[in-house]
Amino acid sequence: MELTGLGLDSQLQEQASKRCKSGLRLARVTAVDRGRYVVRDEQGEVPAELTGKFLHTAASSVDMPCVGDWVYVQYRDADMHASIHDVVPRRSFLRRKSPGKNIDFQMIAANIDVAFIVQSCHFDFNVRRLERYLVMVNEGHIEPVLLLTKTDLVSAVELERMLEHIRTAGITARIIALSNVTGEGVEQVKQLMRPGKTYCLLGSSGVGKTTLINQLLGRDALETGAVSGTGEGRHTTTRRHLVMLDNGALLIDMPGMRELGILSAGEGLDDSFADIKALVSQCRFADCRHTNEPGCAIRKAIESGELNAEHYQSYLKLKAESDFNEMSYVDKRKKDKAFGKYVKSVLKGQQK
Ligand SMILES: Nc1nc2c(ncn2[C@@H]2O[C@H](COP(=O)(O)OP(=O)(O)OP(=O)(O)O)[C@@H](O)[C@H]2O)c(=O)[nH]1
Ligand SMILES: [Zn+2]
Repeated sequence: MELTGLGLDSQLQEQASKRCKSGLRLARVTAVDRGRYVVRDEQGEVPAELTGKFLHTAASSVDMPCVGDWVYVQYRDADMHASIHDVVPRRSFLRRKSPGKNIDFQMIAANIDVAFIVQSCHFDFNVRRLERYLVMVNEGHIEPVLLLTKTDLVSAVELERMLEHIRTAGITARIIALSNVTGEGVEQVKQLMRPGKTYCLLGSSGVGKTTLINQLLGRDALETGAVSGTGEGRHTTTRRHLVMLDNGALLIDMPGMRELGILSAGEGLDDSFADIKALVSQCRFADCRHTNEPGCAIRKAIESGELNAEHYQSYLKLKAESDFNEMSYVDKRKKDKAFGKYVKSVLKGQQK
């Protein structure tokens, strides 16, 4: 198999050819487990670890390899093991805020082409949550596709209303409605998945992700098994997180990645709320707060019904959250009184 089958594009290949002259080879990270890695190239998968030099130069956890990363490796022990020397810059990424009080990011996966954002028509449906996922996916330069599952549990009219609701909110991503029970729409998802492209599924618990993945993997689900490797007296067993479907499409699925908590940068926010951004640029005053300034395009649009008030509210909420993350990103001034106050007020606003 060529590396393109593992998702390597021509640009990356060219960039890599220089480095590879110095004895390093390219491989893709398929599993990560507490500092132990599994990498895959056209020959297959082997356990790998980071070189000491890499560990010393890595500035933060974000620089550490994650599933989906392309890495420069050196094979040893007759190609049974690999040392990871460097990470190739990521084309796209999924990240989330680290748990706990510290404002820090955790890389979840890299080089994903399409994220399926999954919601159930039945109980889970929530446009605001959809927007959160969209922000995160846009920010990571990943293309979103929405999957509405369990269509067998709602009427055609109800489904239509949900689709309408999504469009009214200004969301333009492709939507596939499906049922894992009747099979409706599942083929559409399969058709969309291309060989050598990388996908992932995001969404709350119970919406049907596992059921869908099993259908996508088909009966030949061997790829989901564990990789085992022995070396220097130790035995490692790591569950694969990046698997290849029968048709050659790549799927990243790992514990904890499906439900993403909080969002981050403003860039992704703007992509998801392009309509609001356009309106803001039409306000008479550049620093318009859209409260009672004359010539405010936002207020006018809400009054005329052109802009959905709910959509605007969710934008404000997400923006406050996002500003908060951006701010903490740069700063170590948590002791600063004003900053502490700001954090408190934002956190309070979030709980509403
Ligand atoms: N009626 C109906 N039930 C479904 C459908 N898809 C999944 N289910 C059921 O919904 C339940 C949850 O499905 P899962 O596939 O486990 O959901 P999940 O998103 O993987 O949830 P986690 O494993 O908790 O992340 C199971 O009982 C499935 O049988 C569907 O399209 N229609
Ligand atoms: Zn305004």
